[in-house]
Parts: sequence; structure tokens; C-alpha cells
Amino acid sequence: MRKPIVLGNWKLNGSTASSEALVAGILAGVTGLDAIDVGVCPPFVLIPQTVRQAAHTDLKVGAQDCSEYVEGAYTAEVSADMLRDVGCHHVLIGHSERRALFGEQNDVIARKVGRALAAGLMPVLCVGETLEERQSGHMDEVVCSQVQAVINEVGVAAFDRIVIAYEPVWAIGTGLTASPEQAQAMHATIRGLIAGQNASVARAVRIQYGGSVKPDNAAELFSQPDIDGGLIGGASLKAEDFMIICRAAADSLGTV
Ligand SMILES: O=C(CO)COP(=O)(O)O
Repeated sequence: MRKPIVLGNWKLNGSTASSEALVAGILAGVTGLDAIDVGVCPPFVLIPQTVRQAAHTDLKVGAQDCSEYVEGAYTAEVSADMLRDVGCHHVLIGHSERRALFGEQNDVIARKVGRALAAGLMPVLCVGETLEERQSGHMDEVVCSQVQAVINEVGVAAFDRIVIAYEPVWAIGTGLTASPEQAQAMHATIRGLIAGQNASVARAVRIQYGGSVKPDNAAELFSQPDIDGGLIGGASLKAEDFMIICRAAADSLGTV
């Protein structure tokens, strides 16, 4: 049985005051949820205060990106080692907004995953197709090539320390959720790709769904056999909504 994992991706939102209030709300609801992993990904500057606030609790704190470089003259970059040093547990890598708005390609993303693993962080590899890629029937090929690029860089065995987040680009922030069947089909495709290279890693690897997950659709998504929790954007900015989604993930353990 895979342990579901629900992470809040705050993106470019929050202040010291608003994030403190949000984390307080999450911490008030997180007890009793030890059957799942729960975490947040604040903007870089809010990570240290969030780590302090979450100390000695079950809430895991991570980042939204890391550098492909270790150190040196790379203005504005933040390394995986720095993230580990300030207490991060995980790091999102290859989010579709990084790919689309900041030009990140599969090779850069694969190197970042390698850096995160070397630093002792749990990389959350984000993959997903655009609407055009889905409509032209290329979605499996696109998503599999995004995963395979990382397998080629770090080896398939390393996926025992990596979480995959399938986030169809057309479902992010749009209110359009992939149907549970569409999401399940892609999760099974990703697991199948890995199974072809290492069956036991494929059985164990956790694959989250992301893209307009809300309190009213989380339970149905999480009840799919290959969906192991969610990566939550907008709904993770409200503690109450985020905790309803976390509870749906915990409840899903009874249904699959
Ligand atoms: O991009 C996402 C999480 O990384 C999903 O965002 P929304 O939940 O706002 O659609």
C-alpha cells in the first residue's frame, strides 16, 4: 500500500503574516492524519519561518524549485543544498509554469532532480501535457518523455526517493479538472513506463494528481487505484479547503 501524499504549492502568494496564519490553520487540522504525508511549498523567502512553525509537527516543508547548479556565480539561484540546510524536506521540479514561462526543458529538469537527490531532498517531478498535445493524441508520448528524461539522468532505482506529480497543463488554475478516468489512465501509463524498467519501483512510486483539485472533487480523484494524493494550488491557500482535501486522501485508503 502506497502512502498518499498531499502537498500545497503556494506559487507566488503570501506574506509573512498570511502564511503564518495559513500554517497555523493547517497545523490545527493535521493531527490524526498520520496515514498520509502532508506538506507545503512556500515561496523561498517564507521557507525558514514555515520550517520553524512546523518544527516537531507532521507537516513537511519544501520548495517550489531548486537550481541545477551547486554554487558560484549564478545570481538569484537557490541550490538544493541550501534548501536542505534551511530544513526543506522536498522540492517541486519541472512544474509546468517553470517549463512554459521560464523555458525549462527536460534536460535541465533532469539535472535539477539529480541535485535534489544528492542534497537529500525528495524531488517531486511535475509532468503534464498541454491541451494541444492532448487533443492531437500525443499526451502519453509527451508525459512519458518527460519522465524518461529523468530516468535517463538519475536511473530508475532512484524513483524510490522521487514522487511524480501528473498535472495536465490545461487543468491548472482553470477549474477544468481531468476526469478521474483521464487522470487514472495517465497515472497507469506512467506506472507502466516505470514497470517496464523496474517492476518493484513502479509498484512503490507515488504519483500525485494536480490541476484544479478542490474539496468537492478530491475524493473521487484519490479513489482511483494509481492516484496517490494530490499537488494542490489554489485550494491550498485556504487551510479549511486544504484540510478537507487531505482528509479525502486519508479516507481513500479505505477504498482501494
Ligand atoms: O499547479 C498546480 C499545483 O502545482 C495546480 O494548481 P491549481 O490547483 O490552482 O489548479
